[in-house]
Amino acid sequence: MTKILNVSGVTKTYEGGHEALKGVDLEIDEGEILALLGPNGAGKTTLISIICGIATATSGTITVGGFDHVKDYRAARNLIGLVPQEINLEPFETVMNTVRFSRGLFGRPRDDARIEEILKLLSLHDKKDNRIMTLSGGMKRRVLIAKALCHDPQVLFLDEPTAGVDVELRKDMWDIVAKLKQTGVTVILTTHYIEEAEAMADRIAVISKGEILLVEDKDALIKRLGQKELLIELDTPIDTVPETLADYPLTVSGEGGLVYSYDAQAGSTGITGLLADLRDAGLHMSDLSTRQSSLEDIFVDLVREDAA
Ligand SMILES: Nc1ncnc2c1ncn2[C@@H]1O[C@H](COP(=O)(O)OP(=O)(O)OP(=O)(O)O)[C@@H](O)[C@H]1O
Repeated sequence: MTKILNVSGVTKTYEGGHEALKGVDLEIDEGEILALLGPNGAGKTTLISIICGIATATSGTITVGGFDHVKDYRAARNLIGLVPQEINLEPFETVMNTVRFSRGLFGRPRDDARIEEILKLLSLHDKKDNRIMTLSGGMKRRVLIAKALCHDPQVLFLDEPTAGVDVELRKDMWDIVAKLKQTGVTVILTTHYIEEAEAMADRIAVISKGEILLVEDKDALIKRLGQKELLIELDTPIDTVPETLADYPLTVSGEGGLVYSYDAQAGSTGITGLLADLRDAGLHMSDLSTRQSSLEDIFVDLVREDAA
């Protein structure tokens, strides 16, 4: 698949010495949706700002659609749309004028028909003559997206698209991103909502303290999500797994019970056989419970390990 964006060895040290990015490598396929997931201060906004030419990298290279983002700045920047975190709109201006102005800033000729198409895609068309100040928070966010799309970029960056918005608006945003994908736009969104990454992304990149810890296909992560543990408490605690149960993926828990790991999505979990073999081994259960590792657990573990 064609790579629309290549980030290679990008570092950023702010004045004062803070190393916000420590050698980031990232390749983005054309048409995919990548969620850049990371805790506060991980470097998400810094990375996006550098790719979009708002901040400069200390070292490293970036190409957008094959254009170097420094040497061929204009060509690279033309391929990018950025939806910032903050709502920075002129309250007295109409929706149409706001978007028209942004298109002009990219040196694109006036094309109201194209803008109207974008407004329709974002369910904003009936508001085109409304002043910004009359719009709800969710509509203002959509205007920001319209502004970012008005020069027909191939890559759209959404920086924390749903920070501080309610659940309904968040779902709205997810629908919009799905629609954008259908139009062939590559979307890179930053978020610290794990469920958001889960809902929207094809791939998930986890960033912490300026380093990419993982870039993985979402479905592969969901498979990991399928890993479950069965916790078996025993009447009489044990120290080691009995020989007769050695073929099962079992460990002894801190309380002297057993922990059985299995794939919840597999056709057969093996639990029925295990329970029969436990009885044959003379072990008596006092309680059973299950635990599922979530994407959140994976994320928290990754970030914790990184902090260690
Ligand atoms: N202009 C600046 N000067 C010095 N340090 C900065 C500057 N901008 C950001 N930083 C620091 O760089 C680190 C990364 O910040 P960044 O805003 O990229 O993180 P983030 O992942 O986007 O976090 P958030 O989710 O809070 O927006 C933080 O420690 C931040 O304090």
